[in-house]
Amino acid sequence: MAKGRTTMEVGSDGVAVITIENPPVNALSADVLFSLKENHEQAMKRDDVKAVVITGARGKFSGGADINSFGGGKKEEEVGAMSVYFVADVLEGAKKPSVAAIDGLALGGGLEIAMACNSRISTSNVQLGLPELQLGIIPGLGGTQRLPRLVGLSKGLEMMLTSKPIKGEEAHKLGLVDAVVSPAELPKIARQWALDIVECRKPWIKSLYKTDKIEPLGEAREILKFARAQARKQAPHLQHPIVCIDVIEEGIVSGPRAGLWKEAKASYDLQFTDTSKSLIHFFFSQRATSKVPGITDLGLRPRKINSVAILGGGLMGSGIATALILSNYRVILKEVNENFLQAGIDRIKANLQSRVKKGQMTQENCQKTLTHLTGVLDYEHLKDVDLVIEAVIENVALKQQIFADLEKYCPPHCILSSNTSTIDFNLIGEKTKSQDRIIGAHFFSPAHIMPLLEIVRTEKTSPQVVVDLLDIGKKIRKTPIVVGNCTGFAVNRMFFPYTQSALLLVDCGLDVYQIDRAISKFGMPMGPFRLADLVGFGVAVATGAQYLKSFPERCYKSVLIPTMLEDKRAGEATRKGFYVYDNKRKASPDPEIKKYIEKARSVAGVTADAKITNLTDKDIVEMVFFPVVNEACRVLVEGIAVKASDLDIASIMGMGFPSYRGGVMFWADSLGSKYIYSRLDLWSKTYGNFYKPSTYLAERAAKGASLSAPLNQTKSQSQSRL
Ligand SMILES: C[C@H](O)CC(=O)SCCNC(=O)CCNC(=O)[C@H](O)C(C)(C)COP(=O)(O)OP(=O)(O)OC[C@H]1O[C@@H](n2cnc3c(N)ncnc32)[C@H](O)[C@@H]1OP(=O)(O)O
Repeated sequence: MAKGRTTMEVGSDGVAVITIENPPVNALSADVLFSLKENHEQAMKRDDVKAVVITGARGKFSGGADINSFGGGKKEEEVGAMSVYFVADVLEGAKKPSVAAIDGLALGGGLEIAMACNSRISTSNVQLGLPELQLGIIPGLGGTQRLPRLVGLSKGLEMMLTSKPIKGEEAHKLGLVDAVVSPAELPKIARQWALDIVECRKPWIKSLYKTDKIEPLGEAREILKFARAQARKQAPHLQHPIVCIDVIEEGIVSGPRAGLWKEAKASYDLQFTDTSKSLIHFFFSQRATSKVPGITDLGLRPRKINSVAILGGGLMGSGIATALILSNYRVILKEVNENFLQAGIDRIKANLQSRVKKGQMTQENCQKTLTHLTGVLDYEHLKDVDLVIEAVIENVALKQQIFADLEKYCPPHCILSSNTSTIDFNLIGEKTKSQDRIIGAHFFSPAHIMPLLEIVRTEKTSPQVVVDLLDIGKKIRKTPIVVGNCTGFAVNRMFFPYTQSALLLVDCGLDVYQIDRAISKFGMPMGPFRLADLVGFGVAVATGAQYLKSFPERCYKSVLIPTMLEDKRAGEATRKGFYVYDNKRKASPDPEIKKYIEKARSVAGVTADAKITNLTDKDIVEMVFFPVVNEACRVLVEGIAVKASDLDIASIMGMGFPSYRGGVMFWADSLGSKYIYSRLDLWSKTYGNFYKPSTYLAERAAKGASLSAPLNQTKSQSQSRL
């Protein structure tokens, strides 16, 4: 069956309207492109057609090439045929003009087709962009050549390198679209525009050959040089941003046609890279998190949530409140006294002001957003709320009392959630009869910025409540993952061994800063010790204690952090942790930490292991991350995570694992379960149970099976490669 098509209707005015139809986002599958080519050919042949309008069905122009089809299909000799022979020669070079009528979105290949039309008319609330780089590839239908020629080199580079789309008005100012009109007027105005081109009342432009927006060669080279330096600094591990800049340069130096050919070849080759495969896995995994078997397949519709109460205006509560009011939810912030309440409201105001400062919102909008917030001191005000998110300190008795009170004061349909990162939900709800509406809403700090939301269900949480929370997560622009109830849920379960393995390596003789450097080089935003400083040692000790209580058999008990705490070194907040911090919070290594390390080693009774000081960066990465993989396997087999790709998302969005490695499980599978098992097994013999491979990992390794394959599918890796 064909995957998408285009339709063509010819009006009595002589305009052929070609509509892209491939729900949900009108992706440009091979079938769509073939059909577009055929219909365009027809339009060129027909005497009753004077001009063409290209548009998309159901208010969306096109979301770009069909990402499902990457990495296959095309033969090498066909590379460039679509871009050069169809898009440039046939569509842009046609004897009859074409106009793109753009509503909703024109992304990637969608915008590239639109840029090859002789004019573009869009609506205001449209997304226009070339986000290919976020998939590890570069534009492949002429985007690297046409975008800079329409909007200028600097802006074109910015749009491609950041993958960020722009809206109609900005696109109009930049020259990417020629007019911005209402959705209702779009078809009529686009038709008339096309006829005006025929009648020479509007210019007939081929954007590939525009030169007015491109700087003279010397200046252009300087801009490209700067862009290269920036790209190397921001993403030192990634090659494709540099390839994109090289391709743009080719067009400027040797002419746009040479640029098209270089682009076609590079975009074809990049599809097969590990980076692209990982980023595409990330793209689909992110969308798959909201598909939860046994929950989202029951036909339940999310209920409308009008008003949300947040209990506690501390760092987490105020961040959560900020995220909610930013998405226009009515929020009631409850605190225990006037001082705490005012402090909470001030934090929320500061969060919004920081957006104003960064130019992400206007002062007027900030004031309007604050009108969604009300501060209260007692439960009486919670009688109409649809959702409560408790974000008070981690104290079981206090939370039990709060939930009992909530049951009394809130309406019976109200969802009762907690932002706890460790406490068992069955315990929290023990004093209520409302277990079916109790759920975890675990945000990550800062809650208004971090993109992940862990939704924690117990065996008693009703599917409706999970569906409601998934919907809220999406509305506040978080990626929600649904997890089971246990100490640390998914993200913190994976974080514990990450920190612990780093501490074990230091106890055994490895340098703190060498570990941080190796882990940063691997692609984490910072190493485990810099992170411990940022989070604060108090939190590290408290969560470590929880982990020790729940999983004593596989805990590595280092006393390094408690030893430093005794000396009031508690991390960045005290300006001293593993690093020392200056007035601008710049971190520098501190030779003094040696004395704490020696003390911790003597308490632990370990002596530095000579072998360990010879570890390479690769060894360090493996010794830090394989225990994370091991724990992720346990989280999966215990049913805490629904599927392995959810753990990939949890690791990328909750831990900062590099997205271009696809997430912790995807990365592990790229190395193979056998290899990971053999390394852990070996280390467990020297360093103890902390490294002991889990049963799941051992089983998968014995079968040579991938770790991510669903639990009932354990075909061996060698078999599946056949
Ligand atoms: C040759 C060219 O240069 C190469 C290219 O064009 S590469 C592709 C460039 N385009 C992109 O990167 C756009 C990717 N898509 C997106 O950013 C977003 O999906 C969007 C802004 C289009 C829509 O967002 P939103 O409304 O939130 O819906 P979202 O849930 O993301 O997507 C809806 C569905 O469309 C699918 N989809 C979106 N874009 C797709 C694409 N380009 N190809 C295939 N499927 C796509 C999603 O996987 C999802 O499927 P599902 O319902 O089965 O999970």
